[in-house]
Amino acid sequence: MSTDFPHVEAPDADARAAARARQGRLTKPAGSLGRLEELGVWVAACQGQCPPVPFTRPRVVVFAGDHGVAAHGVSAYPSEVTGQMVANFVAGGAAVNVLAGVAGATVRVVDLSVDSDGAGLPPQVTAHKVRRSSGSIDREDALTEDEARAALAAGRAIADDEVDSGADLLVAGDMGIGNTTPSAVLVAALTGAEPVAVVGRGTGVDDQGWMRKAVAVRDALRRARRVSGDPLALLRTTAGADIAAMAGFLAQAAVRKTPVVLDGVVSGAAALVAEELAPGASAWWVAGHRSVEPAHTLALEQLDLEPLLEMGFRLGEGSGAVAALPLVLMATRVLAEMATFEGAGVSERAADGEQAAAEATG
Ligand SMILES: Cc1cc2ncn([C@H]3O[C@H](COP(=O)(O)O)[C@@H](O)[C@H]3O)c2cc1C
Ligand SMILES: O=C(O)c1cccnc1
Repeated sequence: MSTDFPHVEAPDADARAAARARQGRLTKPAGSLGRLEELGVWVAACQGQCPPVPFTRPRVVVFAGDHGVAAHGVSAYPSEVTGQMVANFVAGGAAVNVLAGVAGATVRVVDLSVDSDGAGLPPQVTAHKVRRSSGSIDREDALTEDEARAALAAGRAIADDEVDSGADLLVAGDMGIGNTTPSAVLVAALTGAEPVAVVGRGTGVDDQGWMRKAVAVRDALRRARRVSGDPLALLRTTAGADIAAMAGFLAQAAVRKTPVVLDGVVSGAAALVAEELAPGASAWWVAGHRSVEPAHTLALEQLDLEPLLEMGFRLGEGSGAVAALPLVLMATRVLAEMATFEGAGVSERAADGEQAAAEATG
């Protein structure tokens, strides 16, 4: 099944080299800001300029959808929470709204497949709705082929819309009771891991819930493995409209050369699929945090991404990515605003030998 993503260009190598060199000229011992330095270099490469310019419009898009598999006891919470939380995002009361407010980002929520009629929601929230809930992936396909294509296209259109409206840094968040189950299946299908290695406790299922989830993941994975070489078929069989849209969004952000901070296991699973859809896209992503969910670590390893934070988050919504956002903003401004040794008249590192000579003479 063709999905025709255009070629993803790599972030700019010249800007990357210039940023590395500039880090060495700023008024600090070389390498002393640790990973913040490499993060700033990545930003410069993504922006194609050194020094990079501070971000002006970081944007979080929360992809909401229900999952039929939630009816089989794989979550600690009932499906109706998804729609209730969509209203909460719109009202500004969810965790990610508060975190984004602190980090200087704005939040948009999009209903791809919430099991509600969307009554009372602003029309832009439901404009991309594909269906009500997705199929129960342990026994049926999540989506039809047309729905999978529509969801993927919706994610791409949302990324285009955000970039065209001035977003210069993107975060993909998730809201959907049961969504850690398809996420675990996608990660297992694309990394070769066994069900027990990918099943976590999500919202906090007890041991019996964990067993039910492991059985659902095992059954869904049997169907996923048959199509694991075909990313669109994988989204159709064992993802859902919300995750399919997120995959399209992450791939299109890379096509549009816009950096992304990834969140937890749901965005990690969508990212694995997006990298299959648009090879090279992962160069435009940084991992905000490491979620408690075991499948997330497997996804990050496969994507070769080292998370910035490890805070024990297991929420989703984009919360872990937004928590890491201040580090990305700081890394950018360090490169943009710190003085150089030359500019500030600060003496540089002594040449090798001079140090020893200075010590010897006291
Ligand atoms: C009130 C509430 C707010 C949330 N915000 C994100 N999630 C997260 O938890 C769910 C995934 O976990 P599981 O697969 O165990 O259902 C998703 O809705 C995810 O976005 C929430 C869950 C709840 C209950
Ligand atoms: O890792 C995540 O993003 C996550 C974990 C638990 C529940 N919802 C999301």
